[in-house]
Amino acid sequence: MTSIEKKLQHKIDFKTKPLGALGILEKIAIQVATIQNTLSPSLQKPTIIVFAGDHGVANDGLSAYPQEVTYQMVMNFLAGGAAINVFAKQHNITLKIVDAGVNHDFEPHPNLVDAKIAKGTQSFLREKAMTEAQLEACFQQGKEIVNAVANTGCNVIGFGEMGIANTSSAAMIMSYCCKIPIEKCVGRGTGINDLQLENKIAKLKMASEFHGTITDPIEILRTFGGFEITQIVGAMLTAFEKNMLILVDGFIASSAFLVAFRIKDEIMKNAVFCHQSQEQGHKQMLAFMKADSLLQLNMRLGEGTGCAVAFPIIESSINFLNEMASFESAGISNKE
Ligand SMILES: O=C(O)c1ccc[n+]([C@@H]2O[C@H](COP(=O)([O-])O)[C@@H](O)[C@H]2O)c1
Ligand SMILES: Cc1cc2nc[nH]c2cc1C
Repeated sequence: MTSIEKKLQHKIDFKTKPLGALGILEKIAIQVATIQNTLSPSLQKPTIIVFAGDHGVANDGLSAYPQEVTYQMVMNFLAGGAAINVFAKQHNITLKIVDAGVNHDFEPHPNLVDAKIAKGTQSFLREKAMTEAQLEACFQQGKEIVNAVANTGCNVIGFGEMGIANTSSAAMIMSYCCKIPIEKCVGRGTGINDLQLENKIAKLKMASEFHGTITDPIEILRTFGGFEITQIVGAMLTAFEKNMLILVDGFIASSAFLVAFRIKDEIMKNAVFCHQSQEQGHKQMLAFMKADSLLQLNMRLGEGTGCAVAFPIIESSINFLNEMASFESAGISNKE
């Protein structure tokens, strides 16, 4: 234990509660306070950024929904009608939408960041999803977007995504980064049936055979990633440099974190895994990183919704640390 962790443990242990009685909330309080190197941490300007991008593989029958749902959902985010809008509003979280590479021309909108790399990636069933220049551009965009958010005073940032077929990208990234056979990484995504799942597994197995061994995490990302996933990797690495608390959402956002973790493993110190998605594969991906998730609500939506619903729990952790009385201040007898 570092000296700040010892001081925090001491502060927590003298709160008016049985030792350890706030469980995981105590762990989160220590994590956030240690990141901020203070006994009185705070959550400033919480922000969720939803990165949207289209995928070349969307036209290969890997999703239950057609590609145009990506841009239609971006319009929904901008109109305030999506689940993430509702939850972000409920918890006073600022929401930003990023066009990382959607196959649509959007009109300028005050809540839409134009970071479009191209109108979708190439299909990794036949070639690398993106060029080196596109990958670099994604990292640059992710960095600039987070720097701008950091300049607003934000110190807690969640990452969400939207992109039809991106569970296929995430499954490939997981399989390559964790060296786990692809069939254990593939799930039903938006809700494909048994036959579609068989087809998804067969196609992704073929992709593994086509591309062969790749070990460098950045090359894995370039081969299988989406523009939204890749921008999230750059964004998470920058959020770590800025010493922000990083809220990780479901399966796809976690696959971006996995790449960031392979690039810089200290990033784990700043991460909270908000929920375990229902997408098969997420549980094992989290286990690979030795990460525990805060919630398990059988959600599989993406958009950063897991970050938004977990946020009040993180707030409770900070509030008990800052506001609860101690045995001494409340005049309550401590245990013998
Ligand atoms: O966050 C998750 O764990 C999650 C699990 C399954 C599906 N999704 C969302 O559904 C879309 C991808 O599913 P699919 O079937 O098109 O690959 C994409 O827009 C994601 O945000 C998200
Ligand atoms: C409707 C819809 C909303 C979503 N939000 C994130 N992924 C999604 C996928 C679909 C299909």
